[in-house]
Amino acid sequence: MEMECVTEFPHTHMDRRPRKRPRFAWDAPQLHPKAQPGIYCGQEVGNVTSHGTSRVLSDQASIFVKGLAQKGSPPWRDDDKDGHFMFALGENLTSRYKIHRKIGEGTFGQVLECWDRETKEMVAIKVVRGIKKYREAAMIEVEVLQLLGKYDKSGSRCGQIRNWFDYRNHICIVFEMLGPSLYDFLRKNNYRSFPVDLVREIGRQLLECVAFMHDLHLIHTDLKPENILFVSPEYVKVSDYKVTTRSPKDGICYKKLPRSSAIKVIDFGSTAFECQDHSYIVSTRHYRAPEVILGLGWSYPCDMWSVGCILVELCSGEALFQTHENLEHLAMMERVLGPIPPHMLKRVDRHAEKYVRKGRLDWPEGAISRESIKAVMKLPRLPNLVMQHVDHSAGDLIDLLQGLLRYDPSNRLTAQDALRHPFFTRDYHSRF
Ligand SMILES: Nc1ncnc2c1ncn2[C@@H]1O[C@H](COP(=O)(O)OP(=O)(O)OP(=O)(O)O)[C@@H](O)[C@H]1O
Repeated sequence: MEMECVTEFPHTHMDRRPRKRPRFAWDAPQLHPKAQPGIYCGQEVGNVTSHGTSRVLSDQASIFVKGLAQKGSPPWRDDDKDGHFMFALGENLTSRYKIHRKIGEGTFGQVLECWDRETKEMVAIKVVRGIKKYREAAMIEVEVLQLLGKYDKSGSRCGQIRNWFDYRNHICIVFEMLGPSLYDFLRKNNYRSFPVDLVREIGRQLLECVAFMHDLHLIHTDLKPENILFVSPEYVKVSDYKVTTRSPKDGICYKKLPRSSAIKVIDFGSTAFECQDHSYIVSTRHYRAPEVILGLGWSYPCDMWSVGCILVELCSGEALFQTHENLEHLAMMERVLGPIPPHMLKRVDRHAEKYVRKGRLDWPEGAISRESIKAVMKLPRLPNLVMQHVDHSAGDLIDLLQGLLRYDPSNRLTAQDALRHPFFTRDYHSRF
């Protein structure tokens, strides 16, 4: 097998993919976090209260300004219209952290790669939007991260918090620097699937993280390939004989594989405590469980559904349920997994009543267009989908996925059950 080693995975740069959907979790009232915004956690935060001359910059958040890498704080700038922090590459965030580049953007704010002058290492700093509801959510994330850090002593499962502070009305959370997300990797690889042995290693670590969180009575609620990061950016290029397109240079086509399968889960901004009210909508659309859509209330099993969707996506290269609409989403589930149990359809809440007629899903009658019906029709049944992409261990994988994607949350596999499944315990001589 031809192989070329590369040390840096090209980072995503503000990838604005259409499939990303805002979550609705923050539209519903949240419990008050124990930690309060506005408390500095003891580190030097530099110029926190300085209100220098207001300088309105262009819409672009990152503008390169030469000669700003001095020790002081940058000039005061207004936030952009969405409450995002405005900065210039090369300048300081606080006097401790120097901004290198922007590596991500999400609902909550921006993630900046920064040089930590104190520890002499790169860190990822999430600079949260300066808006009350995001500040409050960020404080819940800090609380969850601290709890996870307390029990995950080896720091092997969840992205580790290093520090946090409140700077110019922005909660800043400092994380260890990790590599690209699973989604970044798939995208840069032209959505080519991962080998099943790699899917197994990722699945195992993901389930260990979920089991660990569930043991602590925490529900992540937003598991998706964007929130699972490879620890290292290193990858290897291997020749890929499956694809038909060839590299014009040498006639051989390559696909990238991570050098190490080690992953960590990030983004605990939507994590719910078991005791909270679980009726509001959670999860990013494609990974949302049926009980959430049907308004039946949700708990730990909603994470397991997301894990099922993620594993299918890693095997096939593409999101399983590519939809933005509830009825179409439910119809896609029925196409791939069979009919939704009548006892679940009977209990739907008043928002979901319109998707049910005479005790069954109102499909295809309720479809909004012929295209929508076609999109549902072209989906294969789960076993066929897996067999199209997986060359060995397909039987075990199908069985595992059928357990993770059970409609009734009370029958769905738990994280501990899943870890004991033959897909993980059988000796497959994995090369990852
Ligand atoms: N520790 C890290 N190391 C490297 N990159 C990171 C790290 N944390 C976050 N990122 C990058 O920043 C992106 C956004 O981070 P995160 O998901 O925490 O933000 P968010 O605002 O909560 O996003 P969302 O809209 O999904 O809730 C990630 O998808 C990832 O690409």
